[in-house]
Amino acid sequence: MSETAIFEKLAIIGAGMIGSSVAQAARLTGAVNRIVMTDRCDSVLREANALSLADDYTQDAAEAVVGADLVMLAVPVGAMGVAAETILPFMRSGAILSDVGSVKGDVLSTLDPLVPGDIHLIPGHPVAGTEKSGPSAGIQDLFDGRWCILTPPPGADQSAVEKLSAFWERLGSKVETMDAAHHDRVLAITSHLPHLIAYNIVGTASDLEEVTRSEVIKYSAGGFRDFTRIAASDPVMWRDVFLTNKEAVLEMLGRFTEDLTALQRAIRWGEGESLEKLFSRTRDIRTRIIDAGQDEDVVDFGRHHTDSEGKEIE
Ligand SMILES: NC(=O)c1ccc[n+]([C@@H]2O[C@H](COP(=O)([O-])OP(=O)(O)OC[C@H]3O[C@@H](n4cnc5c(N)ncnc54)[C@H](O)[C@@H]3O)[C@@H](O)[C@H]2O)c1
Ligand SMILES: O=C(O)C(=O)C[C@]1(C(=O)O)C=C[C@@H](O)C=C1
Repeated sequence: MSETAIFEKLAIIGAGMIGSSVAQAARLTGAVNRIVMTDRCDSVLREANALSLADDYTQDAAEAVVGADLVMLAVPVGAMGVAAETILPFMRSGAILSDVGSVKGDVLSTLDPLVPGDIHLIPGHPVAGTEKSGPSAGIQDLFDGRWCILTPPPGADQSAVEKLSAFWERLGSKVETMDAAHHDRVLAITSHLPHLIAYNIVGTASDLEEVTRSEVIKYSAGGFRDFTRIAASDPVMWRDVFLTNKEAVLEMLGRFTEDLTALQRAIRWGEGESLEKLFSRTRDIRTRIIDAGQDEDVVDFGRHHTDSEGKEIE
C-alpha cells in the first residue's frame, strides 16, 4: 500500500540539479501529490518538461507557489533573496518556505526579515550532490541515506519542522536539526574548503600552460583527476558559497594554511615520522567515513592497506 502524501502541492523554484532531484524523489516516494517547477531560464524549464519532472511548469514563480503547502528554493545562495521576494506575496498562509542552499546563516538572515508571520521559514540543506548542473543532472535516489540538515530559526513552529523532517525522511534522508552558524562552520571544513582546494590546485595546474596542454591531461593521475571532478562544480553556485560563508571559510583556510606550512617544513627537514603519522591519521578518517556508510563507492577500502614498508596488512 502506498504511503499518504506529506504535502499536497510542492513548488520548486529552480529546476537545476537539486531541484530536479527533489522533484524525482518526491514523486517516486509519493511524498507530495503535485509538483510545480519554475525557473527563470526558459530552456531549463523546457528541459525539465522533456524529462517529465513535474506536473506543471511555469516561468512565473509567483504563479507556481499559489496554493503550495511546501515551497522549496533550489537556486544559488545569492539568488535566494530575490526569488523569495518574488513569491512571498503569493504564498498561502500556513505554508512552509524552505530551501536547499549550501550555506545557512546567509539564507536565514536574508529571508527572515522578508517572511511574514503566517509563513513558516525552515531553511534546509541536503548534504548530497555532484559536480553537475541542470535538470538532466538530477538523480532520483540522490538523498538516500544522506544527511539533510534543517536550521529552523529560534521559535519556529515545531509541527512545521516535523512535517519538513518527515518529507526529507520520505526522500531517504537522515535529518538533523542545528543552528545555522554551526552548520556553516561544519560545512566550511567538510565541503567548502575541499572545493576551494580543488579549484586552487586545478587552477595552478592550468596556469602551467605548457604542461597543461599536454602532460597534465595525458598523465593525469587518479589524485589529480579526483580534484578535477570537484573543480568542475558549478561556478555560480560556488562563487555564492564562498561569498556568503566568508568568515567560516576564512577561519578554516587559516587553520589549513598553518597545517600546510607544517607539512612544508616536515618535507624540507626530512621528518618522515611526522609525515607518516599524519597520513595514518587521515587514512583512519577515511575508514571511519566508509564505516559510517558515507561513501558507498569505496566500500572495499582497506583491501590494499599497507604498512610503511608497503607490505599488505589486515
Ligand atoms: N550541486 C550540489 O552538489 C548541491 C548540493 C546541495 C545543495 N546545493 C544547493 O542547491 C542550490 C541549487 O544548486 P544546483 O546544483 O541545483 O544548481 P543548478 O545550477 O543546477 O540549478 C540552479 C537553477 O536555479 C535557477 N535560478 C537561478 N536564479 C533563479 C531565480 N531568481 N529564480 C528562478 N530560478 C533561478 C537557474 O536557472 C538554475 O536552473 C544551491 O543553493 C546550492 O548551494 C547544491
Ligand atoms: O559530491 C559532490 O560533488 C559534492 O560536491 C556534493 C556536496 C559536498 O561537498 O559534499 C557539495 C555541496 C553541497 O552543499 C553538498 C554536497
